[in-house]
Amino acid sequence: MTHSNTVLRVDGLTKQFGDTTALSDVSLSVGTGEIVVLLGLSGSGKSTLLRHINGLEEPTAGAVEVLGQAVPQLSGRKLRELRGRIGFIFQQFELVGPLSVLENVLSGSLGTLRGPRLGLFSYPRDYKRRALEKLERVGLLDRAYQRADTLSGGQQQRVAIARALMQNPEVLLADEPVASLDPESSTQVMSLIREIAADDGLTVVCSLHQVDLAISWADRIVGLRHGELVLDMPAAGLSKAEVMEIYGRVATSTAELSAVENELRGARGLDMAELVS
Ligand SMILES: Nc1ncnc2c1ncn2[C@@H]1O[C@H](COP(=O)(O)OP(=O)(O)OP(=O)(O)O)[C@@H](O)[C@H]1O
Repeated sequence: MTHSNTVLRVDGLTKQFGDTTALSDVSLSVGTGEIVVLLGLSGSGKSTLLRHINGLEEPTAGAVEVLGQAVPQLSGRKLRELRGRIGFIFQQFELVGPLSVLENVLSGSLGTLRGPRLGLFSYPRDYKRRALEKLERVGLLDRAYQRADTLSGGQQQRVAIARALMQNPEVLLADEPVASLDPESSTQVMSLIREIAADDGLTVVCSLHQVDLAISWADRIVGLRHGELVLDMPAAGLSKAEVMEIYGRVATSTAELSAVENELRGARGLDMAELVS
């Protein structure tokens, strides 16, 4: 699918790590403001795809274009500038635990400031004001001066979101942002990302492995399996059974089938045998 307002385009992307094919001929185009979930079992290539989008990996073959720029061709200042327009949220939050929440948020602006910063006093006043605004936006203004590692997992992820927002990103990438959180915090964090994306017109590409969450949250679901794109559909109207049917059809190993089966168990009580027969 190509959009007139394409923000990112991946064409024939292949990534080989030694003998492992992490991505195989993946093509994808995402338009402004789209909320896309990369869905796939562990090892399907989700992180590798996200890492190509902000230039952390070099393709073995194929093209990656983000905000009109060919990412693999960029280096130095031009790559840093592009990364400044792309926020990244990680599964493990990646905060500096002993530092205050506010300093962690401020560190999101380091790309636009010269020289290292040590302590709150080293940041310009307007940066601090903006960081406090971002914290208010994620509902954690009252935690600004607390050590980051004293917060709950869900709160830490909200701090990481505020830190990403300091860049005023146009694209937000999130790699399994709720994989370490309990269901209630997961819902809060995912709702917050959607709300912010809608307010700011952000384009979001987020990897998840939970099918239910992906369907209820995304505009569009892109399914990866063993590095291959096996599904690319609007999330509206898509049922878990349909998604799992696609995975079931392509699942080859017993381990993979049982991972698919585990996903299904509990949610709708579906029987895997029904899906793959
Ligand atoms: N730096 C690397 N060196 C070697 N192999 C790698 C490297 N990065 C990823 N891989 C391999 O590429 C494949 C895809 O990994 P990737 O991390 O992209 O999957 P994923 O879908 O994000 O999985 P998970 O949800 O477990 O993080 C896996 O087989 C993985 O072991």
